[in-house]
Amino acid sequence: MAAHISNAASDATNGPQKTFDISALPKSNNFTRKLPPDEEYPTPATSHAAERKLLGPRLVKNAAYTFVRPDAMKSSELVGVSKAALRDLAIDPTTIDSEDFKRTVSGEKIITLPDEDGTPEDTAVYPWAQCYGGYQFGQWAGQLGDGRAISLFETTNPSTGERYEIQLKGAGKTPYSRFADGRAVVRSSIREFVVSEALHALHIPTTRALSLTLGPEEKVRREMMEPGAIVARFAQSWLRIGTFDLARSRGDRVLIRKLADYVGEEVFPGWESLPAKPPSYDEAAVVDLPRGVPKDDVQGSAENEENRYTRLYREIVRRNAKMVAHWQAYAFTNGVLNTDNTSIYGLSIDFGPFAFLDNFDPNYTPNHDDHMLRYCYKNQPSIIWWNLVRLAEAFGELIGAGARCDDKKFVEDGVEKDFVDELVKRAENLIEKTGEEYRAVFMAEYKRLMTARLGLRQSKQSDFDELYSELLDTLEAFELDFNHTFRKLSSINTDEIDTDEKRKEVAGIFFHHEGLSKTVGSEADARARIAKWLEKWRGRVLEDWSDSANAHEERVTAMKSVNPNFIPRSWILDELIDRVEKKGEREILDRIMEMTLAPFNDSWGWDSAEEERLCGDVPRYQRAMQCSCSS
Ligand SMILES: Nc1ncnc2c1ncn2[C@@H]1O[C@H](COP(=O)(O)OP(=O)(O)OP(=O)(O)O)[C@@H](O)[C@H]1O
Repeated sequence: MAAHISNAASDATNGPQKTFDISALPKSNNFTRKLPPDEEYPTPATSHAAERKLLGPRLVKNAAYTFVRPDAMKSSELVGVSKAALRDLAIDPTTIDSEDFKRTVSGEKIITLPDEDGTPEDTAVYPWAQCYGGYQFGQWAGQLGDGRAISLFETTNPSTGERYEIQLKGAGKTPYSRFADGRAVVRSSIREFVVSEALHALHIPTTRALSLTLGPEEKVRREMMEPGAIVARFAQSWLRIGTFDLARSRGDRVLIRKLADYVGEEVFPGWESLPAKPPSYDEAAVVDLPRGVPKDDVQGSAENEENRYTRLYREIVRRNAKMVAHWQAYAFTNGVLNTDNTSIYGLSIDFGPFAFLDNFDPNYTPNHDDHMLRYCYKNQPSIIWWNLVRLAEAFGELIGAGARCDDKKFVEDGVEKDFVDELVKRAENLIEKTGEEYRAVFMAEYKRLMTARLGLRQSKQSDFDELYSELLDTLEAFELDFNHTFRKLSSINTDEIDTDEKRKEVAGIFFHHEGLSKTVGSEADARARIAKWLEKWRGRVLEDWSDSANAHEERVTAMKSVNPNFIPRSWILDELIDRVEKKGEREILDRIMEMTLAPFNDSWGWDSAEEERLCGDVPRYQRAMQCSCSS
């Protein structure tokens, strides 16, 4: 069957670019070449020969990865490809029905076998699984690692210069599988395929998904036997905070430094790309920091002395602050924010029991097993910071070393006794300051996004309480839908809400189709409160757009470009899974992906009744769903 390919456009790299067959993509192997391999099987050749033996659970020390090839499924069917992903990777869309493409994304074919074609080790591209650990629900969980994900190769899109690591999830066992099977089931794979591309289309930093391949003959044991699936996914980096946690838990300062150097030199575009020391920690001061500080420069003095590792840590922190600000502004909940699910590059990563909020409820978690609500919506910014403090513990010695970070003695022998107090004091001080920076970057980004979502052009100090907080409190109090509210607000004409009566009338558009729930108060109260809020909002819109001749049209266009019409909510994903997995439908996946990749459209030229249903009110008993993810 021909693979379905979405026709929707994405914002990424529009215009003509050179494209390739997947096997002809320009490839590199920086990760495996520059980081230490599993000492027991240090080359592709040794690992390939020993492949079966290395699969049992074991501890892998002083290493960032193990060479291991995917284990293909018994049979496979390519059912989905993201066109936005093809473009970003520079893969020729006309080649996706080729055996070459299908066999590569299903793990049947690996692109270079050094022991078969004689490629020298230093240029060999051979698949690998990463070694990492993690704090799970606040507890140290020890070594985890890619138990079912195998990276194939790195590729750089020649038009954008962006380098990605392509990886298969569900592609069989690795030395990190512990006692599990290395497989992924269809339902979790559909969810990851769709949401990765959804977040990207919403401009939320995320790992991506290229394709979805089903393995109908696979028998994967979960609560029941289920078929398997493989998602081909890609990211600028798959390194996680857990990668550093594991090295730190073993006191492996050599590996921590190698990993940090790799991130500074390879993951980010060089040490000079990192942010200079902020002049202060006000929101305005931290937003656009100069870059270009030479690698060995140290800024500040005494306990404020910032070396390149401090700048590196701050860059990781800043990226994560921006990412979580996007989650809060679009009401996305990850559901399992362990440190092995927190990205060094600041990407949304690991899609288990995630969800977009339906009604606004700050305590909502999509994770059925998270009884303490550790990872609920409102806790996400503080949990990401908690995770970043774990990273700070791994980075502490490098941060605290200040100008002495390259001293031979420090590098080779560790911290000398008479330097300990100074180092600790400096590290503690800089980490605390970075906490302030995290908060300021988060707030500035959140305000930027909310300002745009509300159709305003400038953020005013008073907007936070009067517009954002009051809106969120109102949505929570009357159990109203978060994302629908913004889309509906987009089209309101300020001329049509110029009296209290009219505002009360319009307020009804924010209610669910069945009206208000009996427990939340009277309809009159709800209309009065929303009307009051609309009055303030109208005032701010008029203020911000006063110099525009076509204020209404321009504002509607601006608001619709940031307030999605379509979001793959839990009920939609459940229906999609049922139709693809149980009913054997295929076209629906393509349709949903078209909507996913162009979420701000008014329509997609499909069946208008279906589009309306999928963009409309969430069916009453399918709101705020939860999963417990055996995936
Ligand atoms: N079926 C499985 N087989 C082998 N290892 C697994 C399996 N399921 C989970 N793991 C491993 O357990 C750990 C935690 O799992 P989690 O569900 O958070 O990650 P994941 O979804 O498998 O991976 P990723 O974070 O790469 O998306 C990871 O190390 C993961 O590789």
